[in-house]
Amino acid sequence: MASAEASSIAPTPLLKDELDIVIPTIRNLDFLEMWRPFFQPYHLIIVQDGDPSKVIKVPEGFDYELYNRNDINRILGPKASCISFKDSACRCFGYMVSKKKYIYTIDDDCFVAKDPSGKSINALEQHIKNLLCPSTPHFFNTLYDPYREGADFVRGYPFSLREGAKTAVSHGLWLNIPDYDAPTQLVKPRERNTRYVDMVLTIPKGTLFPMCGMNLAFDRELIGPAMYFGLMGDGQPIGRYDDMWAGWCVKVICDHLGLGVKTGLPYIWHSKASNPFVNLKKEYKGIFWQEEIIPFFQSAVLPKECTSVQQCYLELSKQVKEKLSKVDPYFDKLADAMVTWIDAWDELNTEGASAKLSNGKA
Ligand SMILES: O=c1ccn([C@@H]2O[C@H](COP(=O)(O)OP(=O)(O)O[C@H]3O[C@@H](CO)[C@H](O)[C@H]3O)[C@@H](O)[C@H]2O)c(=O)[nH]1
Ligand SMILES: [Mn+2]
Repeated sequence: MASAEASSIAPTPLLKDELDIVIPTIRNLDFLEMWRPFFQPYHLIIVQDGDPSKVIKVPEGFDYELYNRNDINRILGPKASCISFKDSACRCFGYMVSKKKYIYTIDDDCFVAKDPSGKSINALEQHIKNLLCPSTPHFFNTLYDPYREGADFVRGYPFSLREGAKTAVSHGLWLNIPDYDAPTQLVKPRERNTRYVDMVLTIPKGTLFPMCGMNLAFDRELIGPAMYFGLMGDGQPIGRYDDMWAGWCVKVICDHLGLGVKTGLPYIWHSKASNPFVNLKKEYKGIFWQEEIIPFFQSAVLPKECTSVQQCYLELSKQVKEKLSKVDPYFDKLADAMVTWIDAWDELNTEGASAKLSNGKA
């Protein structure tokens, strides 16, 4: 009896009480129906962007907290100035208010994809596996992920490095609508990503990458304070560089602290192509600024005295102010916002800070 009973008890989902799912939305949350089998056991943090008087309906049966702009302003006061408005960058407020060790963030136009065998992909489960398993940023393994079933370290891989590094970030990909910039979208409006590559790769130390916030998970305790998605959207000269900015800061800090960043599986199905002309307007300045931003991050050096993410991040903000303000006064403002972000993060994440977090929970 016991064995039959035991087999009928569903296994507890991995990290059920240690992971929050953060969703930025200016639309609706109907997409959650498709994710219900995978997401329902987890707590959701919904960051409602745009008009706070609009009522966002959360499908029945989900455990959630919801924050709109009024909540953000009430909770952060003047520090709310660092949280973008009318841009998906607002999602980082969800990272700040979470109390969990792990975060998964997904856009509301991303759906469950199928692998080549036709099986639905539990993207969350794959991200958790990626995060719980070490990375190999210090020496490239030519059989890719050595910790994966059926693979290992190849000959010549130093045994002293086989323990790997802690994984801070798991960057997932997208079938159907790829995360192209506006110029690429304009010249290839019908291009769809149909390629499912069965791989998880650690991004080598010293290499930057374009981090997309659409299907992203990270260890909040290892790297959370660096996951600031910048000043974007309303009132800002740039948009759609929120996740990119965060990814460049995160990678420099992960390299400095010896943490790993992985990209590859899992895939989600990205359904909506945002308007390329609107995107071009948002991205326009970023497309030429990044030719100066990338060399800045490639040459950024953090002092060995910087041993915490906050210290690294504040040092980076100082260097942004010193070296990028000449590109545009925006970076002076962004550097200040980076400091405000850390102040707000530390204020909300010290003992007894949760009192301020009464929210729109159902
Ligand atoms: O003003 C806004 C616009 C959107 N959102 C929410 O953010 C995500 C992404 O929105 P959308 O799918 O319209 O945009 P994409 O171009 O596909 O997004 C990708 O580009 C990056 C732009 O920064 C973004 O990180 C990628 O995901 C949805 O959930 C919208 O509801 C918003 O909150 N406010
Ligand atoms: Mn989208």
